[in-house]
Amino acid sequence: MSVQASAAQPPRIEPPRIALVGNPNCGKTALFNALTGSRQKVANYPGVTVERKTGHAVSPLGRRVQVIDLPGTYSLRARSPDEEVTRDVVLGRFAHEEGPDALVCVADATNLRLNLRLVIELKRLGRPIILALNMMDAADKRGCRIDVATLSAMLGVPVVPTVAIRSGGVAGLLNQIDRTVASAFECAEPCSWSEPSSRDLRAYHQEVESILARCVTDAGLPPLATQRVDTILLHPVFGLLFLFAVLFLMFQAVFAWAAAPMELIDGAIGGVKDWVDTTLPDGALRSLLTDGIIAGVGSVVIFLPQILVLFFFILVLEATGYLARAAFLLDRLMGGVGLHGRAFIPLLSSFACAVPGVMAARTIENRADRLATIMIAPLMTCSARLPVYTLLIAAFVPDKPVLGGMVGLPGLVMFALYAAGILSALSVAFVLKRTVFKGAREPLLMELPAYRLPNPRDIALGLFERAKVFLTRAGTTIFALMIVMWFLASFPGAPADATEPAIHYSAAGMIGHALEPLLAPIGFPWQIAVALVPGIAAREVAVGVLGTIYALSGSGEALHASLAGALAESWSLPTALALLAWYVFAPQCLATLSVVRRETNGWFWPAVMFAYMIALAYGAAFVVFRVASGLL
Ligand SMILES: Nc1nc2c(ncn2[C@@H]2O[C@H](COP(=O)(O)OP(=O)(O)OP(=O)(O)O)[C@@H](O)[C@H]2O)c(=O)[nH]1
Ligand SMILES: [Mg+2]
Repeated sequence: MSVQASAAQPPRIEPPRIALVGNPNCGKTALFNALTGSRQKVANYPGVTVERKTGHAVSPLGRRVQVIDLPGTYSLRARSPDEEVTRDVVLGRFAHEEGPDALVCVADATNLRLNLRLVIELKRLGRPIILALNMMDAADKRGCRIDVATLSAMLGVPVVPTVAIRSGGVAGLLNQIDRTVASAFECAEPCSWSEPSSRDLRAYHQEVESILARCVTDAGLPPLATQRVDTILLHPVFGLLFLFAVLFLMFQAVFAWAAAPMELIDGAIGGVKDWVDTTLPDGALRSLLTDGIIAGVGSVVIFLPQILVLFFFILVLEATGYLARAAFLLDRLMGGVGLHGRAFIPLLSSFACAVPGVMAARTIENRADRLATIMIAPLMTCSARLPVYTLLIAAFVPDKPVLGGMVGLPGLVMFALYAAGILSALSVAFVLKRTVFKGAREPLLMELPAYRLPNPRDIALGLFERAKVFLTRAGTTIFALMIVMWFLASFPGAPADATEPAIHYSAAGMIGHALEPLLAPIGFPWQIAVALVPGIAAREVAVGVLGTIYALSGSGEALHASLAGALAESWSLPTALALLAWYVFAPQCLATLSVVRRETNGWFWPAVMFAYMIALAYGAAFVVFRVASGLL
């Protein structure tokens, strides 16, 4: 290109773009957050980031730079959908997007061998590269010495040590970004890339070995403490016992730790309700506020402490590095039903919510294995089912100690409900892998992360984000649905010669009565029928609707304790058990269906999912209702 031609080009307005590329779990997202002030999810296992995320950083010279965070990969020879995202962004093949102007290769300084191989592969692209040697704190602690100047000279790229999790730990990288982007625009042609041959790979390997020999003393064995802990935690017997103990403790804590704050919230909501009751005159507005909004939204908000306790456990497990080990421990079990070992993390994420769980399945290479994982992810008990479970347990399960006083009966029932979800997921996988998704099972290959102490700030931020999501949902979707439900449940009003509560004659009552024959075989009264329909939008809405319905039916205060009381009075035990069985399989929410549509590129699989889950829910509720009615 001649000098004149380039001078004639209009100056580029948009900021330079740099992409963070590196092996899984080397700290790319932690760096991204440090550079851009974002709060993307950071956790100590491979495959946390499965999408491309962007943010902006401002360099020390005041230059605005767009930063792109990417899923981890070992090579551009992408094998799984998350790796394809990285390949496409780096090569400028991502829809409507040019390739980045420069690459920041992020490498875990304690584990350079695999990381450097990717750097050498990326160098072939001809794009400006900076190598960020991240986790330098951990490398120092392990006594691993890296000669940064020689490394930079041998690779022919600038190398900067970073500690993404320490304040000021990315200052050197920002300075280098300034220097690199100043010259980066000159080579913005599309990259040419072809898959490295096995000969290329051998050459890369040799190059890495000679670099390591010259630049690194102690290429880094896993630290001794990690090895010692792993002899117990990865033990086929003790390891499994430990895993079950952790899960058991988690369910017990969801009840025990959350009890006091739940009472506080209950009291506060009751106080607001009393205030409205005494301040406003009796009438439609007061009913809308107390029976519709306060009873409806309040009966959902009260579960915030339980959700936070559950997330506390998940966040701590994710941060320590234990999750990847649990995946290894359960690999045999998962293999037994034909599931890929990599399905463990998506399934575990689904305990929080099926949406990130379904997305995490992107790390599975094989399409059949990925689809099988996606199809069973919503069977894992997501946190939106907690309110339903807890409400019914509070209403029907006495709080008495069992197993010699070690645990409470409610905690045990909760554990059993979660176990039922897991067992049904495994059974469905077993059937799917022998019918629709046949195929050989691939072995689980996953690097085990080093154990790390959870960073209290990360855990606090994670909980804060969770609380925000939960309360926003309560304040928007659930709030709006409750207003609609209140209108449906209040109008038309009761006729003059009414013998039943007014709600019986309302639109909601009519809908409920219309659906009643369909649900009578499984023991559901019309009130449940009314709650199940909006419950598809978001499962916990069903609890809110029951709150409103029973408040309008005039059976008391309708806050948590009294809603449970109202249910205990109006429903038989077989009905309650059938509803619990229904919710183990409950048709998944709209958010899950739409993410499955996106991940599978069509409506076919979400339709199959909806149909099979509703059939299972109906079947399970039917069996439970009949058996319980016969026995009790
Ligand atoms: N000690 C130490 N830990 C770090 C550093 N950077 C990141 N970590 C930790 O390393 C783990 C992985 O960090 P992430 O940022 O999620 O890694 P990632 O490369 O984005 O991982 P994927 O998205 O799974 O590819 C987390 O537990 C971080 O807290 C660092 O500089 N020092
Ligand atoms: Mg990440």
